[in-house]
Amino acid sequence: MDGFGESERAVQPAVIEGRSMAVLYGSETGNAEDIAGELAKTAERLHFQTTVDEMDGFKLADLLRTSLVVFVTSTTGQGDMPKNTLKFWKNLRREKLNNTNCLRSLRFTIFGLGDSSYQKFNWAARKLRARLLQLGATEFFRPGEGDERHDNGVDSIYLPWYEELKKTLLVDYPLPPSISPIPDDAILPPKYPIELLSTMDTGIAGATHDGTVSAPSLIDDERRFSATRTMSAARSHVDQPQSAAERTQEDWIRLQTTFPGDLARRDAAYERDDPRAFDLLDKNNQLKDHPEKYHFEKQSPQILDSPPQGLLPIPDTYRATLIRNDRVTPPDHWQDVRHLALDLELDERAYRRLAEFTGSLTLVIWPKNYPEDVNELIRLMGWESQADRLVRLFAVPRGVYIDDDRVTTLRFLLAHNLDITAVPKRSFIRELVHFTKDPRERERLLELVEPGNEQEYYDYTCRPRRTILELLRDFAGVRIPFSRVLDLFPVIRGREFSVCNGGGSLTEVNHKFHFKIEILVALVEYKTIIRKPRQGLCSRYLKHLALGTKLGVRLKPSSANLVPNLAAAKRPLIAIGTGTGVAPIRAVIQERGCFDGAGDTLLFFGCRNRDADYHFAREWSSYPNVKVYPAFSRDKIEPDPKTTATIMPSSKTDGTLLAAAVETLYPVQYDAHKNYVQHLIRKYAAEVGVLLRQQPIVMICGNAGRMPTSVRNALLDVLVLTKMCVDKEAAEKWLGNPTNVTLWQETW
Ligand SMILES: Cc1cc2nc3c(=O)[nH]c(=O)nc-3n(C[C@H](O)[C@H](O)[C@H](O)COP(=O)(O)O)c2cc1C
Repeated sequence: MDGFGESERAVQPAVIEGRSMAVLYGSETGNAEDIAGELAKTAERLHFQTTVDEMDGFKLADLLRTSLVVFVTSTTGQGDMPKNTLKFWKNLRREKLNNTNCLRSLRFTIFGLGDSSYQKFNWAARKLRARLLQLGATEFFRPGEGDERHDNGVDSIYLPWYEELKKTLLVDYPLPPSISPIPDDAILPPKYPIELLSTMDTGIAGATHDGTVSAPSLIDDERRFSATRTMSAARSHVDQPQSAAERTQEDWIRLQTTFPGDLARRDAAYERDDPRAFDLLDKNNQLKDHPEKYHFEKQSPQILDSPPQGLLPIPDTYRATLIRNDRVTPPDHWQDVRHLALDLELDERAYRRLAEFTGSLTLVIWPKNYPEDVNELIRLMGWESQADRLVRLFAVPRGVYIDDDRVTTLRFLLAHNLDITAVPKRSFIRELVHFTKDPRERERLLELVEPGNEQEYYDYTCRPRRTILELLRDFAGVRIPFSRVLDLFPVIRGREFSVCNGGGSLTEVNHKFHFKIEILVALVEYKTIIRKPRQGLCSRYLKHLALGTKLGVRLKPSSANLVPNLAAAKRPLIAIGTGTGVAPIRAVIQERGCFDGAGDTLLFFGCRNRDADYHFAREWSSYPNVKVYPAFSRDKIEPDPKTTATIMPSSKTDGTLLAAAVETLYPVQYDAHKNYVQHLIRKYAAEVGVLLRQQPIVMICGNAGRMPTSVRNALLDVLVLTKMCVDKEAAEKWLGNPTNVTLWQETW
C-alpha cells in the first residue's frame, strides 16, 4: 500500500459488544472539531467502537444506541449554538419531548469552548447540557468549560479535563482482562483511506502539474450548482434563525438550570431499549410543515455564465465574481487592509431570502493552497510518483469537497482541500511520531505533546505561527504515507468575514438577481520570532486575487438580525468598533439608513492613526443621525469633533459635570496618555447615557483581547455616572437584561 509499511503495523481496536462511543461536535472554526477528533482517537485506543461527527450528522435516536456520548461544542454569535448543530438542536427542543424522560438511557458528558469576554460564556454547552438533563439523560463525567481568555487558551481547562476523562473511562468502563488499551506508540487504522487506482488511469482530466485543475465542463458545473442549491434550500428552513427575542427568552428560561461542577451519578438501571423513547426521537417533524418548499427538482436550474476554474462542489454556495480588491491603508502602514467587493449571482429564492438579512451577513470564502507549497510538500514526503495518479476515496471527511465519484488526485486534494499551512495542532504532531524512523525526531515530537509541556508546544507552534509545512521541513525524517493524508491534515475551512455593506445592494434587472457584497479584511501578516514573514492562508489568497476571479461563496445570515424592521431601526445604536471590526457596524448603519425615522447612532471607532486606518473616514458624515467619536491611539489627542449630526445634544452642564466625575473616578489611568474607545465612552458619558435610556442596540466589534471587557466596564461606569444604576453590580444586572438593551458582540 505504501513504502513505509505502516498499514501492517496498524492495530485494529477490538470489537466488544455494547462498548461504543459517539463524539459529537458543534464547531464554527474547527477548534471543537479538533478536540472531538482527539477524543475519538482516545476512545478507539480504549476499544470503544467510535463515531465522530458533527451533531447535525447524527440522528437523535442513535443517542440511545450508543453506550456513551461525548458532546464538544463551541458557542458562537451571542450565546448561540454553532451552525452545524442547529438541526440536531431543533429536534432536541421539540415540545413533544418535554416530560417524556426519553433520554433516560443516554450517558453523556460535555465539553464547551467559549470566550469569557462574551456575556453569554459557553451558553451553547450549557443550553445543550440543560436540555439533555431535562430529557432524563445522565452525566457519566463532569462537564468542562474551556475559555479562550486563559493563558494557554482552551487547553488550560481542556487538558486536565481530558486526562481525568481518560482515567474515568478506564475505571468505570473496564476492559475484559484479556484486552489492554492500544498504546500510544501503536498506530490505528486510517478512517479515510485512499486507494491508488490502476496505472492505466494515470492523470485526471484537466489536472496539471502545478496543482491546478482545468475548468470543469459547463454541464458539470451546472449539475453541481443545481445540486448545491437544492441542499441549500432544503436546509434553509431548518437553519432559519429564531428572532433574537425568541432566543433570549428561551435561553433565559433554560439557563435557570445551573451548571454544577459535581458529577451526576449514573443510573443503576441501564435501560437500553426503550421503544417509546426511540419512537419519540425518530419521528422527525422537520420539513413537514411546508412540503411545497422542498420540491426543487421541478425548478429548472438557472443558466449561468461559463464555469469558473477549480470551483469545488461546496453546498450552499453562490457564484461570485471579484469586482474590487483595493488596499485602503497607505503602503507604508504596517497593516495591509483590503476593501473587497464581490458580485453575487442569485436565484430568485435566494434573493428574496437574503433581502431580509442584508444588514447582518457573514461571507464565507474558501482559500486554496499555492502550487509552490503543494510541490514542496510532495517533494518532502516523497509522493512524486503518486501525486498525479488517480485515487479513490473510500470515505470523505467533513469539509472535503470532491465530486460524487470520489475519484481525484493527491495533488488536487492538497491544492484545494487540505490545509497544509495551518498551525499544527497537538493531535497532528502526535500522529507524526508514527511516521519517522529517526529516534531523536520521535523523542522531540513526543516532548512537544507530552502533558505538562504546553508551553513548549505553544512556543514552537502558535507563538511563531509555524506552519505544518515548516514543521515537516524541520523534521526531515518524517514520511507520511499518502494514504493517510485525509486522516492527518486538517481540511481547508471556509474563512468568515462580516459583510460591511447593507441596504440597497440587492438588484434585480430583467429577472437577473445580483447582490453586491463588500468586506473589509485586515490581511494576517506576521513578523514572528522565526524571521521569515508569514501570512495567513486566506490573506495570501485574497491579496493576489485578480479582478474577475470567480469564486464559490456562502452567505450566512447572522443570528442577530439587528435591523429586521422599522421598530428595530428606530431604536438608537451605540456602536463600538476597533479596526476592521467597524465592518458589521457599517452594514447595520447602511441598513438603518433604508428606514425613514431611524434612531440616533453613536459610533466609537478605535484605530491607530487618523491618516492610516480610520476606515470609511469620509463616509461617516454622509449618514444621517450618525455621530462618530474616533479614538486614535497613536495620534495626538484631538479636541472634540465639530459635528452637525442631529444627535441628542444633552444638557451641556450635564456633560461637563460627568466628565469631571469621570476624572475623579479614574484619577491616574483615565485619559492619562491613552486614547481608546473605552476612554471616549466615559468621556461622553452624558450622551451615551441618553441613548442607554432608550432601549438601544449596542454593538461591540473588533479585536478580542481586553477591548470587550474594557468597553463593558466603561458602559457600566456610564450607567452609574448617569445615575441609571446605583452601583456597578446593579449596572451589571441592568446590562444583562435583554429588555433594557440588545447587546451584540463580534470579537475575534
Ligand atoms: C463571532 C464569534 C462569536 C462568539 N460568541 C461567543 C459567545 O457568545 N460565548 C462564548 O462563550 N464564546 C463565544 N465565542 C468564542 C468561541 O466559542 C471560541 O472562539 C471557540 O474556541 C470557537 O471554537 P470553534 O472553532 O469550534 O467554533 C465567539 C467567537 C466568535 C468568533
